[in-house]
Amino acid sequence: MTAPNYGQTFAHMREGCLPSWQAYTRHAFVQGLGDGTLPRKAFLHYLVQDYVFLVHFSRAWSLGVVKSETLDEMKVCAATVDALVNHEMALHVKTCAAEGISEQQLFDAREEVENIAYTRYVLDAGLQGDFLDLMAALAPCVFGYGEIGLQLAQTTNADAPYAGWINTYADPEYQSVCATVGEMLDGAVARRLGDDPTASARWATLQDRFTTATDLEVRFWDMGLRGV
Ligand SMILES: Cc1ncc(CO)c(N)n1
Repeated sequence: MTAPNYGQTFAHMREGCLPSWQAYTRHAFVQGLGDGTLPRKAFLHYLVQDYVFLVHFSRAWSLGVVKSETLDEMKVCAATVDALVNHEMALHVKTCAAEGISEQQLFDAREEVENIAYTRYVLDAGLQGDFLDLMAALAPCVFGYGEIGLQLAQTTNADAPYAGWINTYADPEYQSVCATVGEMLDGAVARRLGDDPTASARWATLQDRFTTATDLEVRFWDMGLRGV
């Protein structure tokens, strides 16, 4: 599918690593979610790991509050932490509860190495660099699931096995998080890199962070499939 409109920065970075981006958004795990052929066991394995992922991912967005330079950046980061811990994670808790997995079990789940690699990479990008380094590493996660959600919703009906998951990301609530983050990111980039950001000396490093995070998303899906 064509790229959803989550701003210029996303459009450039997505284009800058298209093979990786497609490996992420068209992964076998994603296809299986869409057509319902993904084994339940693989889905639950993924979902438990994803709960732990979101705990650390929320810490990384919280670091965004720390690294913000404007109140607008701070507001968007704080709102994203809220969306993650109070909304997105509810999907994980509810789906797992129906399978007899408690919230405590989710919180205590042992992290797979792919999970550790991804979230700690993002946190380190933010600790080592500035706000843009952190955002470039966070972006594939937010926008990728937005794109996947929209893509799968086009062909899935309400009683499909993974409709609940798909709707969480196709939902206007999640889509508006993507749009808000995209707009804030464009502003943050313009503020620091000027009107022609791809010509900036920093662009290659930022693209590299985006590409690495995208590749780590691919590994995360691979890890999910290993749970079969
Ligand atoms: C691995 C991963 N990437 C992105 C998202 C979207 O928040 C998620 N829940 N999990």
